[in-house]
Amino acid sequence: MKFFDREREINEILHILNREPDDIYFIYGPLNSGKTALIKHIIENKLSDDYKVFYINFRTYLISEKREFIEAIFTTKKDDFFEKIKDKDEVLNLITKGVRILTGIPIPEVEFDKLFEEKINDAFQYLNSLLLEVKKSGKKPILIFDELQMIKDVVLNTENQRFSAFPSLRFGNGQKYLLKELFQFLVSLTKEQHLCHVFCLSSDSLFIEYVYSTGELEGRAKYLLVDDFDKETALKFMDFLAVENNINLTNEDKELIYSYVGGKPKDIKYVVEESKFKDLREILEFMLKDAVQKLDMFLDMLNYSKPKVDVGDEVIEIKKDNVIEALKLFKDEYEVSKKHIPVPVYTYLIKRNILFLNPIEGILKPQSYLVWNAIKRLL
Ligand SMILES: Nc1ncnc2c1ncn2[C@@H]1O[C@H](COP(=O)(O)OP(=O)(O)OP(=O)(O)O)[C@@H](O)[C@H]1O
Repeated sequence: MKFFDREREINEILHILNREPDDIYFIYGPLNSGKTALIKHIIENKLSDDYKVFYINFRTYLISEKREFIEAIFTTKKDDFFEKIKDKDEVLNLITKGVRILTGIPIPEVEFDKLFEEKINDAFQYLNSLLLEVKKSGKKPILIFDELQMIKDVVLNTENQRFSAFPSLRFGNGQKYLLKELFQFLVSLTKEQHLCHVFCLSSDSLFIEYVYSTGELEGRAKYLLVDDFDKETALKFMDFLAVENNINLTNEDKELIYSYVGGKPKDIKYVVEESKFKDLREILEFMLKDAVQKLDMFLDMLNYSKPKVDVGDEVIEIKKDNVIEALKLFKDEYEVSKKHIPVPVYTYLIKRNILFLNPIEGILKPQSYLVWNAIKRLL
């Protein structure tokens, strides 16, 4: 995949990497806006060998307990195969020499097995000492967690037990959330030891809202939005893809594409690539019909199901009328202040991937232009 633009975001992240680590950075944005593509582009193409990157993507794992978290973090892969590591020398070799990007934290096999019995802090302690070794070797470590929200419900000392306490992540009966322990560790890596750059990526805006409003990260975390492209950039992206795919797009074509899918990179790419073989208007109408059908089905289901949402300490039932009332606000506006929609209703619409919340601005918008167009057609 050839990467397009994002100059401002790239410069900002490179600027952060040039400074001493001090904050945890949360990279957030709507679904498929290009967060992973951006961070991968930077670590693969924009960094010198002075950096050592540990990139961990939780998306590929189903994490419901500590054991799975440890597996996700400490499993290193080479050419897509799981790698077995013999001893400490091999680990040292990997982290001080070897490739710039590791997709996991290397650990000798025997020590890996021990981690399952030990406390989670021992795993963090191991990671800490490994990062110190990286720094000692003259390299700057970077830790990246992609789709971090995947661990939000994991409870530490009561294995196999899951709670739907999110977004409040309440403590009770001596339970400890893995996420809280991880945050403490990440604060120590950044604010306290200035040892390692930390980036956490997520498209779950309720998760980002939780992180943003939780006291323990106050003054210790910063937020970078990777949004869908604005109109001018989206049109340029279409030109870029047209060249890549060796096709011709007129200004009218580009305007038409934008009117259906807006600035969502994934959708634009799909449309341009498909237009090599199919009629442009047909592709776009098909995509919109699909979005309309999904929204229609979702609304129909509300006649039968009685969805409930956890808000603070209360469980609230969501009513179809309130959902429709909320969605109708988007008929004339792409963005609406979250103040205009009751918290349980917008929470539910975000969970169902219909709305996206920018918690820093307090703004709600449809997850995509397609969803927006579907709202306008249906309601
Ligand atoms: N700057 C870009 N240049 C070229 N293609 C891009 C760019 N940004 C995104 N894309 C395309 O859009 C697709 C979706 O991007 P990506 O998976 O990075 O989104 P994301 O925001 O990480 O998604 P998720 O919401 O699932 O976390 C990519 O696979 C790529 O094809």
